[in-house]
Amino acid sequence: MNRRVAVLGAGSWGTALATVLAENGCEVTLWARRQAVADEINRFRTNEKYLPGVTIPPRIAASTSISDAVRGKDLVLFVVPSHAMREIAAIASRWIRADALIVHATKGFEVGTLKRMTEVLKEELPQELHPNIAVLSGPSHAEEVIKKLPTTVVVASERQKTAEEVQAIFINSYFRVYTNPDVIGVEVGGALKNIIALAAGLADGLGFGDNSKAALITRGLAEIARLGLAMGAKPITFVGLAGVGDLVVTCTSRHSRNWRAGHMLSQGKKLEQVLEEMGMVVEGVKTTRVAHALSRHYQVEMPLTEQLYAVLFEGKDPEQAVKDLMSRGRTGELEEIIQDW
Ligand SMILES: NC(=O)C1=CN([C@@H]2O[C@H](COP(=O)(O)OP(=O)(O)OC[C@H]3O[C@@H](n4cnc5c(N)ncnc54)[C@H](O)[C@@H]3O)[C@@H](O)[C@H]2O)C=CC1
Ligand SMILES: O=C(CO)COP(=O)(O)O
Repeated sequence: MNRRVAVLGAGSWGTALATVLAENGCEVTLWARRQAVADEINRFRTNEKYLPGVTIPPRIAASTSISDAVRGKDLVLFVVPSHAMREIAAIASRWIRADALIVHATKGFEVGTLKRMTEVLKEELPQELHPNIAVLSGPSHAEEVIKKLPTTVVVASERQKTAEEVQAIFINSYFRVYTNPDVIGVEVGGALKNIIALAAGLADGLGFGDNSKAALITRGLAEIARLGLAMGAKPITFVGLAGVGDLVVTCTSRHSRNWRAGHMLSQGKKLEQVLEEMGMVVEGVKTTRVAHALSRHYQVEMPLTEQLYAVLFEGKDPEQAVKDLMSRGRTGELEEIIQDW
């Protein structure tokens, strides 16, 4: 195919997606924030901090220059943490080709503005690029994608042609890409599942069982869908890869940073210590803040988010949070959706 691609963000996910693209025949420039990471990739073909034990293909060249990375490229993929998206998009915007495809694979919202990542991208990129924007999401741990273990993801864009073009560039025999028109649903599902994954790690660490895990996943999905609906998402998206799919993988996988962070919290460690020890992005912490604010803004009940917020930021005992969740007033399971009873 021989497309020229820029991948902005040389963490685990950026490196894994750059590898998929390189194996699909793309010439990839991988932007790393730190010179040492770029040098390691170019000299030794490794990225030990973020994706240990992996050999990075020769078609990937690392650079610390955003302008060199994006200039003239057919596709620009943003895989920076959510807190860095606006800054990196603003810089990249000066050099991105006017007809380039723009994809992001970041799972989070912007703290403060409560905006989704495509909203941030639209604010930072010129109008003519807006129809070319897409989000790639779904159950996909970098550690498994890099081993070519069968993985399914979804790409959503407001314009069908954009989603299909992105699908064609990323899809291969182990990385199956589906299209979806619901950008809001895909972004909300991808971001909010991290809150539930943190709670699942906490629950597992505290010795709660499989019933509790299933309850977290299912009731987590209910509150994700409730907020998503209020924000304009299509409900059916949440039974797809960006909803159920990603919830299942992050709540059950030891690869999940969010699950691991929750598990460490269950051992009595303080949040700051957990984040320090992780040394990698744990999007669920900031997303809990944002979702807590969004639930108030849209007046949507989000009991799991509410309790996790209290545990993370108000020092609430997690065992008490579980007791409070279980002793809430009686409600119907799907009363917002099934109304004709
Ligand atoms: N790791 C995975 O398997 C998956 C991750 N994601 C999402 O991808 C995004 C990136 O995550 P990972 O690659 O896992 O993170 P990571 O922790 O492996 O790497 C983070 C990268 O972001 C860079 N970075 C940190 N702060 C920055 C800043 N202020 N400006 C620019 N760059 C900065 C770091 O240098 C590093 O290269 C997150 O939103 C995550 O939720 C999505 C799907 C899978
Ligand atoms: O989104 C992911 C897998 O789909 C990665 O999850 P973590 O950020 O919890 O590792």
